[in-house]
Order: sequence, then C-alpha cells, then structure tokens
Amino acid sequence: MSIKPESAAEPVRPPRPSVSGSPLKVNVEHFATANLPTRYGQFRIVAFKNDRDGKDHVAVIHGDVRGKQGVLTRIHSECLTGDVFGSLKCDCGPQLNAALEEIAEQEAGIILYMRQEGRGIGLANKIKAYSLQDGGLDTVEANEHLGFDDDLRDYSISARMLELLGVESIVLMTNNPSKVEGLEQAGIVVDERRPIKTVPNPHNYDYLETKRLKSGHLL
Ligand SMILES: Nc1nc2c(ncn2[C@@H]2O[C@H](COP(=O)(O)OP(=O)(O)OP(=O)(O)O)[C@@H](O)[C@H]2O)c(=O)[nH]1
Ligand SMILES: [Zn+2]
Repeated sequence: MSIKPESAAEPVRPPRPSVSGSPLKVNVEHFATANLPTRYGQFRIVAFKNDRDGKDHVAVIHGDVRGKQGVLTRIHSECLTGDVFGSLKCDCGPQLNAALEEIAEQEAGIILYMRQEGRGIGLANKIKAYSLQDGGLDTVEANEHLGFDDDLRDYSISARMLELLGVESIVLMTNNPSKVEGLEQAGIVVDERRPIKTVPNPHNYDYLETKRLKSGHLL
C-alpha cells in the first residue's frame, strides 16, 4: 500500500517554498465554476487545478470581481478541525464565518480556500503537532520539533488564482503580514490590509499569543 504524505506516520516534508524567497513558478488553470447558494448569501465556487501541489483549491466569489479594484478578499488556509468540527484550539472557524458574512455584504468579494492544512504540513502532521502541544510545546515549537519551519505556505498559487479571476487589486482580510508580503512578491496589488477580529477563548488564548509574539501576527 502506498502511503500518501498526509497520512504518513513520520513527518513528510512538502516542497520548501516560500514567502521570503522568490515566488514559485506554477501553472494554474480554471477547472469548473458553479453557483453556490449559502446561508451567508449567493456565491459562485470556482475550482482550479495546478501543476505544483496536486490540490484542488477553490475561490468562493460574491458578485462580479473581474476588472475591479480593491476587491475584499480573504485567503483562508484549510483547517479541518476549526472549519468543520468547530475546534476551539484556533481561530480559523470564526475567521471563515466572519469573512463569508462580510464578503456577502459587499458588492463583490472573494474567499480563496487554500488546501494548505496545518500551515502547509498537512493534516496528519498537524495532529502530530497538536499532540506535542498537549504535552506543553507551543505551535511554533511543535512544528520545529517535527522538523518543519513554522510556516511552509507559499502564495504563488493564490496569486495566479486571483489573476485568473481578473481582479486588479485587493483589500486583504488578514492579521498575518507575511501573507500580504507573499502575495505582493507573487505580483498581486494589495491596496490595504484589513484586520480580521475574533473573540479569543480559553483554549486558543495561548495559541493566539504565540502567533502574536513569535509569528508576527497583528492581533
Ligand atoms: N502546524 C500547525 N498548523 C496549525 C496549528 N493551528 C492551526 N494551524 C493551521 O494554521 C492555518 C491558519 O493559519 P493562521 O496562522 O492561524 O492564520 P493565517 O491564515 O496565517 O493568518 P490570518 O489571515 O490572520 O488568519 C490553517 O491551515 C490551520 O490548519 C498548529 O498548531 N500547528
Ligand atoms: Zn485552525
């Protein structure tokens, strides 16, 4: 039986990107578009294929974004535990809800849902990192203990997706300055960063504090 990286027992290193280096060369293609009525409002969902990570990334779009400037945009990294199961260990679920709500109120806006689970280390490795955090390590130390950098994400695929959607510039909903930097390095015009606020809880307080102190998040 072949074991894919995300289910491997030992950490498997994804290709080293990233934000601080030159943007990766990647071909991204539109694959399919469909209507997506949601409890937040009417969206369209666009699926893309790329030749780099083999993952199906999607854009969830409200209104007409082509040719527009200052399009309100959220680039959300997949978090199965937070987005689907309502985990209180992170702020991902509330951030995704807030972004969908806010974008549905705009004339036009985009959520890129990027399959960069665990800041790029994959689901199984993230759970391994969680088990180390159960033992007292923080989120950065746990990644390092497993032999990964804190953040393996690259924003080249996101940038190509935005180009294919035809947006001229974006307002990015994020607290993470390296996301802005990564997108700009990949050629996207970011007019403005808009903070995305959630209410901390006792389970994610230390995690958010580590992101602020060690990862430079503007919380
Ligand atoms: N490796 C690892 N990944 C985590 C952990 N907690 C959450 N994640 C992942 O982190 C990603 C979200 O990254 P964050 O740093 O919270 O936020 P961000 O997307 O960089 O910044 P914002 O735009 O402000 O939300 C998701 O892919 C989660 O699965 C953890 O303890 N370890
Ligand atoms: Zn999360």
